[in-house]
Amino acid sequence: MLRLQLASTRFLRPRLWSRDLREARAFAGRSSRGPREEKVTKEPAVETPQPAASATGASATGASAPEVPRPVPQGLLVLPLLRKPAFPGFRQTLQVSEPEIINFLQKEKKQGDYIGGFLIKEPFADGDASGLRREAGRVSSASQLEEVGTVLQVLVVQSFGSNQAASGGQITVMPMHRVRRTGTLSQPSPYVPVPAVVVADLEPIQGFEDAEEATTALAPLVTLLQSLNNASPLLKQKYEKVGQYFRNCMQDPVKVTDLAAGLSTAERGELQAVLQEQDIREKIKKVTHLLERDLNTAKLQSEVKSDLEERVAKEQKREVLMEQMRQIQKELGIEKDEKQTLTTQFRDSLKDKVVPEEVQKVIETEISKLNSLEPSSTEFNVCRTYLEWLTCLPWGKFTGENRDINKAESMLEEDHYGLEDVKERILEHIAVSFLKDSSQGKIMCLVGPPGVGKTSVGKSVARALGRKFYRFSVGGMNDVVEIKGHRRTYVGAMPGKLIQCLKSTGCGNPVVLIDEIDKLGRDMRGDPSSALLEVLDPEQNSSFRDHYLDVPIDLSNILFLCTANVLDTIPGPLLDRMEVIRIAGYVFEEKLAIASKYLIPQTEEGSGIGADRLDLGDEVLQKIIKDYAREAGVRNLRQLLEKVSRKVALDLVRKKCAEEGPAKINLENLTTYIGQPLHTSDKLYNTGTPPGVVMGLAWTASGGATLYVEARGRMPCGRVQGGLAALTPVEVEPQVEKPKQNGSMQVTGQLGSVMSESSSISLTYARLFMRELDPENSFLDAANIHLHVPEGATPKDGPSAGVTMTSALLSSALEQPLREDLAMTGELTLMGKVLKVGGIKEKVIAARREGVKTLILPRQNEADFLELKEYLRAGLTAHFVDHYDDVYRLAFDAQQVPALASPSRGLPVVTVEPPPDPQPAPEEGDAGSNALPWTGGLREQPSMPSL
Ligand SMILES: Nc1ncnc2c1ncn2[C@@H]1O[C@H](COP(=O)(O)OP(=O)(O)OP(=O)(O)O)[C@@H](O)[C@H]1O
Repeated sequence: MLRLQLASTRFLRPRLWSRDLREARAFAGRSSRGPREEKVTKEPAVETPQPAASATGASATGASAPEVPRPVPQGLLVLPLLRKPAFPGFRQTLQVSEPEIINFLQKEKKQGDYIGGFLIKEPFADGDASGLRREAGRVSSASQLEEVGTVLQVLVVQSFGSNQAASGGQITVMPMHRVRRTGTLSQPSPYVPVPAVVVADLEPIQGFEDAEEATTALAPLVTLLQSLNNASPLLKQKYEKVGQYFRNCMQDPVKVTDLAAGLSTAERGELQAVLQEQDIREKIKKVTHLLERDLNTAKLQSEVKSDLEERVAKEQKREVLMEQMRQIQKELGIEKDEKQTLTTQFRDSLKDKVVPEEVQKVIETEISKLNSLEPSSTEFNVCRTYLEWLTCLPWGKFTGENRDINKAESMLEEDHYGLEDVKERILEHIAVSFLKDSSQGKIMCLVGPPGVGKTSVGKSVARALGRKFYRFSVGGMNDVVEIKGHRRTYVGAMPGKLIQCLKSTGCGNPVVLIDEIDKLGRDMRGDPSSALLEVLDPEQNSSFRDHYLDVPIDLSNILFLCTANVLDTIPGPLLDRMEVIRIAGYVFEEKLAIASKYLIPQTEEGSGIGADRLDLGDEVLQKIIKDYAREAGVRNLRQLLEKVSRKVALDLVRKKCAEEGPAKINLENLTTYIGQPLHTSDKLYNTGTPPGVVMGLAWTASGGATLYVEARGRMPCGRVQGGLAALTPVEVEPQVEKPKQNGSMQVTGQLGSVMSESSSISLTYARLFMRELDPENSFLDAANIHLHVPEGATPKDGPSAGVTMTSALLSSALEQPLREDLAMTGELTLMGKVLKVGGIKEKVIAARREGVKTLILPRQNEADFLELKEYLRAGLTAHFVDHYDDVYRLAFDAQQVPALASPSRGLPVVTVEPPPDPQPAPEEGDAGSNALPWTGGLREQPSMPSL
């Protein structure tokens, strides 16, 4: 029969701790001290029944040996453990940061005395202990301790000395056997800083029936322990330390589980669960699980370690070999060292360049610095990158400029239709460069709605001038380093966009297009617009300093072009330095020409169907422009034509009939290519507007638009005036008393502050005007008026609806509609003066699209109107007014409204009749049918439904 080691060590249990605390303090040291003769011993295995409560708190392999009663400890001073429970056999040195605990234990406990070691329950009373070095801590009550702990035999209590009293000390203990907390005797106090608890031995763990079963159950655990021992050097060390205690007891299930749990790096909670588990099979299961996890981690760690070692070794080997190779090459005179090679490279790249003196000095300083640095150092690489940037720039290198004005003109014509202003400005530039024999850069800003060719014209300008082209967008850019670069001190520092541009174009005079300058961002990282100021200012940009390079760089030969949709958001100082060229958007005829001459050939080529394969009749193109692509630019039109080309390409490939003639697209099959049209008219009233409603004209970032201003009011007596109510008979209640001036006005339609102010001016002016016109009509003074500008969801702003709103209020008060097919725009002052407004071209295009015949415009805008091409003015009579008196006379039917007593207070009206021999005017204009009225923002064009 296998003889099993029985743990029969008997300890003298700490004596009862049952007095009150003050007594207990005095008593504790003596009473809980165990007699010297009762030290930990291991008795040889015997077959005779042994005492049940062994040192491990367990019986033998399973033979349920009869219990020998022994003194049960009832009161024990407890050291609260922070990190993990104490497993018997693992001698430990516990760091205690509380000096009072150490002092107390030093006084009260001698070598060989016993204390309890119980794990503190989470959460900790004094913060999270997981990150701290200390192992034993403080509790405010014994209930914060786990139920099951270990009796610890005190070996040494050591304080760190009086001068280090604040940092506590350490206590070396030997865990002996498990006990259960059965009650509380004392709470910690300043005199006794650790709690005293009543403890009882744990029930003996019932083991296995026979030794064979025990061996089988323990086999996996023992194997795991061995593997772990081999896999982790750290564990091996630990194992060697405790090996003596566990020697000869590898068949004792409780001891083996104690050994395994004590070695494990598992969580404190999991270890506590093992400590208090009383079922031996469960205990083995839990420990096995923990060890498996530890083994996996250990394997992973050793894999990572060996991988790292391998890589380091490889790298070192490579370094050594490289060094050897360099030395050999040097010896043989085959190659110079790296520094010399780099220096030669840098000097070579500067050979045919004209480097300014200041820059040359910096380059020389950096080269000598590079030569004094170790090639493997970080500083060497920083210096090398800096020199690479400095030497790769095109110092004094320029591309020859095209001075042939006719060639440039034909090139510009080739690329874009119309855009006369831009083309003329570029030709002027060429002429000046030719006469001055220099190519001084200029800054032009192309402003217009999306898709009018601002970006593409930039490319074309570069082509016409024979210069390189570089484009970058500053839309949303809010970091100044994008323009000026990072300072060299930062890791991964880079120069800004302008230096990158010079490097990539390889010349000092490219055409640089700064796109979306109106959408420049700004935040705490700086204001890029101020950096752009330096770049774009002709006075400063000849010595531009990038943060990274920190040497003066001449940008004055660059031709800067900027693009923007609106001018309002461009910072003033920046706008000041630019020459603004407006592109208003295209009219119907222009779009027709652009589509047939440019877009169709381009899309045919782009889709690979080949030239002249699209047969779009005139009427089809007209329909596409009128009903599908009515925005100011031609981007939508281009996309539609691309859609048609793609479908034709698909047909060609499907039918494999590349030899067939052009694909015919007519009005009947157009919808199969591009779906149903999206656009409808902005017109709300087909025949004339009702009283109180006036058509105004608006400018938007996407082109011009017409929109209505509506005014209705309710007299205190209940009578409604204005709108359709005026066209239908209204039951008027008998007026009791003439109301006085207590009317009010409500304004809706998402109007901005300027437009709201404009509506107040209009009301004040209309009231005064009405008192002069018809003192009996008290509607504007007394009624509760509501002024609305549809579409309500679209924000609107600006002063140019002043005359429109005044006319709507008067129309409502007089209950008379305005003349048919009339639209107006103009800012109104309190004195009735009509002031100049912007965007006349866009507004005229929008008015024509809605079939307006008569326009009332501010007198100061006459020149803008006369500048328009004849085909734009065709069919339109424009009246230019200086005072609202004239607006009134022109807008209302004189037969229906009271006449003004006095002559007009403004300058005489100028009427511009339609051109005498107008070209057949297209029915529809084309700009901004669904544009945002009076807003500075952009609204996306609705996308076409996919077919
Ligand atoms: N006058 C024109 N002649 C020929 N093609 C044109 C003309 N105007 C615009 N296009 C074409 O329209 C397309 C859109 O132009 P582009 O991208 O330059 O517009 P954009 O004004 O820069 O718009 P955004 O403000 O949205 O950047 C381009 O393919 C361009 O070739």
